[in-house]
Amino acid sequence: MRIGQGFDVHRFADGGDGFRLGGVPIPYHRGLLAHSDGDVLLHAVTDALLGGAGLGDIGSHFPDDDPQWQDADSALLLRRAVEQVAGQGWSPVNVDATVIAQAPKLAPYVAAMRQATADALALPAQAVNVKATTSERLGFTGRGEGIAALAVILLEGRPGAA
Ligand SMILES: Nc1ccn([C@@H]2O[C@H](COP(=O)(O)O)[C@@H](O)[C@H]2O)c(=O)n1
Ligand SMILES: C[C@@]1(CO)OP(=O)(O)OP(=O)(O)OC[C@H]1O
Repeated sequence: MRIGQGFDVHRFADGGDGFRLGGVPIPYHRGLLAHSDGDVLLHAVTDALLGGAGLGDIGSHFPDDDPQWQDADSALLLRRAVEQVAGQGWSPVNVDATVIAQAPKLAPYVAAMRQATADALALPAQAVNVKATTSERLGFTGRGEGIAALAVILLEGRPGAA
């Protein structure tokens, strides 16, 4: 068994019509700035997955100066990371993730985020838990400057077994 953890932040744009989180479109009056689709939750999960397998981080696999990943679907990046981790003999068991956002209210989207994140990991939805919290108006998330996400993942398998 191995454990991995991931953390990511993306800054809000001045305008826009929403953003993606956990593979789900979230309507809002602002988007998130990023090279890819800016899915901060899937980026944290991808980093946790790669970290648990000892495979570095999302930026080393999908550089943010590579036009190939411009506006990329982060679910695709996560699926690619699952393949790379499987190549080392590891597969995900469960994920627990927290999104830190003062707004918008995310509770209505949590079930869909769970399902979409689980789909990208080839796991049942019950193996993925997504939580949302504000930071009580403190710090950059509390001021509404951006969104942060944290994730931990458990991996099972044997290194070099695949
Ligand atoms: N963007 C968010 C933040 C929080 N929630 C939900 O509200 C609950 C209370 O949040 P606190 O930060 O006051 O602890 C939290 O447990 C979430 O269920 C949300 O939906 N969207
Ligand atoms: C996903 C990648 C690649 O498009 O870009 P961003 O969307 O900017 O995301 P970030 O979490 O800053 O870094 C990983 C990048 O390599």
